[in-house]
Amino acid sequence: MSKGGRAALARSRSIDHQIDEDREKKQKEVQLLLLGGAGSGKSTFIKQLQLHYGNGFPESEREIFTEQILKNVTEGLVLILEQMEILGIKFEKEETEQHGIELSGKHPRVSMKMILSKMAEDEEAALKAQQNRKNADLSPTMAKLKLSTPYLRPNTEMILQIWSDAGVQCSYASRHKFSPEKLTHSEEYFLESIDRITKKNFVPTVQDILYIRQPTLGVMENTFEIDNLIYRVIDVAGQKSLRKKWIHFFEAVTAVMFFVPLSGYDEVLEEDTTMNCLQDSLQAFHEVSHNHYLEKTDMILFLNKKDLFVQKVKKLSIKTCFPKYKGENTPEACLKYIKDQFIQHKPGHKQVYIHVSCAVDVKMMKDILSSVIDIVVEINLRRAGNL
Ligand SMILES: Nc1nc2c(ncn2[C@@H]2O[C@H](COP(=O)(O)OP(=O)(O)OP(=O)(O)O)[C@@H](O)[C@H]2O)c(=O)[nH]1
Ligand SMILES: [Mg+2]
Repeated sequence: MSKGGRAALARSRSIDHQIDEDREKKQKEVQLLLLGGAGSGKSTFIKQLQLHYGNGFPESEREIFTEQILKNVTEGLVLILEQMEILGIKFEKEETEQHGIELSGKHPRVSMKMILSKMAEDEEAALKAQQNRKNADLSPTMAKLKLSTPYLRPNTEMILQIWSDAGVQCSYASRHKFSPEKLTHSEEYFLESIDRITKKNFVPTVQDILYIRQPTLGVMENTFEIDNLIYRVIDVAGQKSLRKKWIHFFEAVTAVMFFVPLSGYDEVLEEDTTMNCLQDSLQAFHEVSHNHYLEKTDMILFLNKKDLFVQKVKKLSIKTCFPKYKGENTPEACLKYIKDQFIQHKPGHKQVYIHVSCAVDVKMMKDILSSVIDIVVEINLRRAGNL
């Protein structure tokens, strides 16, 4: 063989070697991107991964969640106090009114609008500092963005006294009349567990941890190793104004997991009260599934919050969201219709796997996660084969 021929052969072997290495690397690592509107269940899904495939939530490490739980309780209580005034409900005891004023003064409800405007300021400053960096460097910067409001532990004695006031209980019983803001299901869960939560030696249960509501504001990346495969799972913020950041993660993604809050069919977005939650999900799903960067990326769709959806459908038709719906008012019929709506919004060629889920249900999620992992492994093998 001539000298030139040998060099060409060596070059070709080196390219083959590089391809093998790339394929091997790709086969060993997958990147999952969690998308969906605010409160649709993305971060709760990560907690389930942590529970079933991470180190779980050992009791010794659960205390850090107490702060978030007390925050959810206080936020719920302050809303009840605010609405009490609007609904003209009187306190049973005069001293409770004073406690209420103190609690609301020390722990005002921070609206999403305020959080977002503070974030926009922080982000502008961070981006300015990063002006000369490449796009790829943006994600760690965003992950570091944090609100700098210090946490103040609420007085649990005071919380208990307020909660036990007959007037406050009357306001809580009238919570379906609250407007414009409503108590979240999680706030109700924690308020009803208030005696347990305010005990000195309280340790959050796994169920408590799953019920915590803490909006994601930046980008969180979690890594899990399952059956020798590394899963990099990226959890982003679902608020409308923060969705423009989603695209930064589209390129390297193995599969997109898209979360939909089924029970949002009669709700509006917190950040845009003219927009129905489920319609917004459909629109966002349409945009993501048609995005050209994701043309060849499979999607796993989670029609989540099934528990709340089933309860709601019994009382309220999905016609609030889909005026053309003529089917029966049963969870099964309504679910089928909603599923079809999503299928109609995806490009014909795209593979979309669908799961109807309840992200706070440990047992259900164990089975769902296991089948999701099977799907991801299959997608990964297919993609690696196409390198
Ligand atoms: N009942 C019920 N609650 C759920 C379910 N999934 C999530 N939640 C609760 O809904 C709230 C919001 O869930 P998150 O996982 O924080 O939502 P997210 O998609 O991460 O929201 P952002 O970070 O704002 O984008 C939390 O309090 C969860 O406990 C579900 O299937 N059923
Ligand atoms: Mg989140």
